[in-house]
Order: sequence, then structure tokens, then C-alpha cells
Amino acid sequence: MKAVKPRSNQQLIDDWIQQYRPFTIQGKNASYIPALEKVNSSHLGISIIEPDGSIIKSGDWKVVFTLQSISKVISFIVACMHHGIPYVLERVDLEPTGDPFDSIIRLEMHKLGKPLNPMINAGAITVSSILPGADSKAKLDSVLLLMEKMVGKSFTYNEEVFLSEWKTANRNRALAYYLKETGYLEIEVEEALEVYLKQCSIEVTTEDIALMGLVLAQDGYHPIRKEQILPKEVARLAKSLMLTCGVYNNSGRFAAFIGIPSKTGVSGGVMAAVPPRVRQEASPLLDGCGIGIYGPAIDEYGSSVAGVFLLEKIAKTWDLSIF
Ligand SMILES: NC(=O)CC[C@H](N)C(=O)O
Repeated sequence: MKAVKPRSNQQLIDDWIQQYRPFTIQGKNASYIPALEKVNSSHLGISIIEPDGSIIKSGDWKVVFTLQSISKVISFIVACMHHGIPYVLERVDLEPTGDPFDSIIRLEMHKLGKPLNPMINAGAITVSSILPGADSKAKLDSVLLLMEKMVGKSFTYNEEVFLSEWKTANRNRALAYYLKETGYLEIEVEEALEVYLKQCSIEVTTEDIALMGLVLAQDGYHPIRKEQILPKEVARLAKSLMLTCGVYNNSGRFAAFIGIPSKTGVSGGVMAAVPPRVRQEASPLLDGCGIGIYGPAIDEYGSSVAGVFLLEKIAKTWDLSIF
């Protein structure tokens, strides 16, 4: 009798995309940003990139979507690289909140006005305000430039998504006014919001965010281009924030059951940085990888429903948890 050939990693990922796509009906597109509400909510796609450049792509991996909160990782890195870590940490802390991403409650409770971390909206708006550059265009360009260095292609933001959120961003405006009042916003409210909402509207595919995840997984080193793109200590800081705060008030469960530093956004993107691991037994992806997932139907925490299930399946089957 002919032995059954084990399924390749590509075939397994293809199977899991089929298996988890139906879970998209458990979520809903982000409706508070009108332009995000109308995209196809049954999409689910993934790219996985290994340090040797091998890539697994499956499902709707090619669909273009906006970074949303994944941009908070990049802007934080740019601010740290430009000002140095201590300057940035004078303006934003590194503590998880246990609150939703757009919550305002702790600004008044914690060191009057100082955002608890740069992964929540308040902290990200503060970080956007200190990006290098004299105006909003230059500040946004600094984010686009780092992405260009990490991924090797140029990026632009989606005007429709930006305007759609700009017109409805009452809560983010409230956060920004509060930050301004307490001294944690060094530029005008509207200018900071413009930078923040434009960085959220930068267009990517799963392949782009997988590559950024890979560079972070490798402590800022681009293993394919063989170039250190960002300092190791900044990459480590970013990953620690992704793990502790990247999924807001679901970060604890995410760490416990998936265990991969990850950042999600309300457009349905998930950027995961899997560091190299040491194991006795043969296991896939031992050298680590970057994973990018897209599935716009999101859960109550603002993360892709099917994307999180898919990442959990991959992490469990291939033993990717860092713990
Ligand atoms: N969690 C998110 O992805 C939120 C990003 C969105 N632009 C906002 O500020 O509300």
C-alpha cells in the first residue's frame, strides 16, 4: 500500500484558511469607520515569511487593506529612533491598560494625562505628535519611510479611508484635546489627528506586514537583505509592547493561548513576529518568521475573528509560543 504523504506546510495553511473562513461570520467589519464597513467581510488571507525568504501565501493574501492600529508599532519605532527611547518614555508609559483601544478613562486616573502605552489610541496620538518633521506631511513621511526600508517598496495612504475616519473621529478628537490640555500633545489637535489617522490609513497587504513582522522577529535585522534596519533595543521594546498591549484588553489571553508578539488593527490586519526558537524535535519555522493575516470581520476587542483563530491554530500546531 502506498504511504500517505504528509501535507506540506503550504497545504496545511491552505486547509486552515478553508477551515477558519466560516468563522468570519462571528465578527463584523468595523462600522465606526464607514469606509471599512463596506469591504468583503468573508475575506481571510495570510502570508508567512521565513528568514531565508521562503514564503507561504494563502487565501485572500493579496487584498489591500489599511494598517489601522498596526501603524502604532511603526510610529513608536520611528519616534524612538529619532529621539531616543528615554525621550519617548517621558511622554508615554509601557503599561497594559486592560481597557479598549480608544478608552479615555485612565488618562485622568494615571499620572494625569500620561498615556499608559503607545498601542492604545491616546498613546499613539501622543507619539504621532512627536514624529520627526515640521508639519503633518513630514511626520507621516517618516512613518512611510521606515516602512519602505523594512519592506523594500513605497507606500501611500488611502484618502477615502482617511477622510471617512477624519469626519467621524469624535472620540479620537476628545482624546487629543485631553492630551493637549494635560501637556501630552506638543502640536495642535487637528495636526496630530491628521498624522495619526493618515498613518492608520496606509495601505498594505499581508505580505507587507509579514515582512515587517519578520524584521521585528529578527530584532530589527532584515535577514533577506542582510541589513540592520532598526536598533535591536527598539525592536525588542516594540515586541514587548505588542505582546503586553498589542491586542488591548485581550492581550493576556492572546499571550496565554497564542504567545506570539502581535499587533492587530480594526481593518482586520494581524502582524505577528515569531522569534527564532530552540527545540529538540524537528518543528517547522524554528528560525522564526513574520506572519501577516487579513480578515476584516473583527471581534469585540477590534481584532480579526478568523485571523485570531487561524493564528492560534498555527501557533499550537507548530509550537510557536515564546513561552
Ligand atoms: N484598533 C484600531 O485599529 C484603531 C485604529 C483607528 N484608526 C482608531 O483610531 O480608532
